[in-house]
Amino acid sequence: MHFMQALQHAWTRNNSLVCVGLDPEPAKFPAHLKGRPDAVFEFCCAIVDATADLVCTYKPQIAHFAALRAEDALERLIAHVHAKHPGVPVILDAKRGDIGSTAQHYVTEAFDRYGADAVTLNPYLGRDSVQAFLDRADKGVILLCHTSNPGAADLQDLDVGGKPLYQHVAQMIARDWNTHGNCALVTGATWPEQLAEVRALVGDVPLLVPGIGAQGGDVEAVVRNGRTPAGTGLMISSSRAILYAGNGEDFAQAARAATLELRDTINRYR
Ligand SMILES: O=C(O)c1cc(=O)[nH]c(=O)n1[C@@H]1O[C@H](COP(=O)(O)O)[C@@H](O)[C@H]1O
Repeated sequence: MHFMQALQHAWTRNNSLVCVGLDPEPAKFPAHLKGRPDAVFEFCCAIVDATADLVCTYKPQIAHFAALRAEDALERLIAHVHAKHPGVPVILDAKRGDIGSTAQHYVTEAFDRYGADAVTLNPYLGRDSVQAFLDRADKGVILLCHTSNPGAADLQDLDVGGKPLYQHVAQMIARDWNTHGNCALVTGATWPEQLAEVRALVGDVPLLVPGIGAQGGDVEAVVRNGRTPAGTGLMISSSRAILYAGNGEDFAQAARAATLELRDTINRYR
């Protein structure tokens, strides 16, 4: 199934705009998992199995696996989501971007090696750097627009002919790059006014919104500023606040409770 269709179905089926970010940090794992040879995979699978009916997407962050030499666990984790929880799409958070000939290898990495349904990309190298991804009409292409970090304004807010760069990027992607309807944009929860500006510019294009939870973004402002008229259009992502909600043997149940609370808080403002 195409990423955008799967996302629409998951929004409805699970009545959820929550994206759980899978950012394993073994130092924060519960004691009974520490030191186990396949701890990264076991930890992430337990989180997935405890939350799959409460989310619209999962978003594993590739550096968290690569730094641990756990790419194999990432491959198996994505296969696990597809096998056990079909219909919940997986976004590979890789933030790739390179010249076209190299980008083709990143396409193979994300979609053939890892089997992801969507990938995050940096669009600031220009259209040719993401064209090979755009051509995959069945896959989601999620492009950084206004990121959640404090330094986002250093470059993304620069004036380019009467408007900030991130607005130009949002318009260009929604108007010119989204010919297959497979684009989404990243807009950080920590910048709610910019989120509203982006929503006003891009119609119903989905927005991936990290920055709530550990980074302190306000859920109400995100939903009110970012939802579409249908009350969807958002993948509101949280990693640490869910993954490490508990650190005992019941960590997965603690993650479930945190996910449920976030889903219900979001739904109050939709
Ligand atoms: O593309 C992303 O997912 C992303 C974009 C952005 O602007 N800010 C941002 O925090 N992220 C990612 O979202 C996750 C946020 O994690 P938490 O702050 O723990 O919820 C991390 O994996 C980041 O790499």
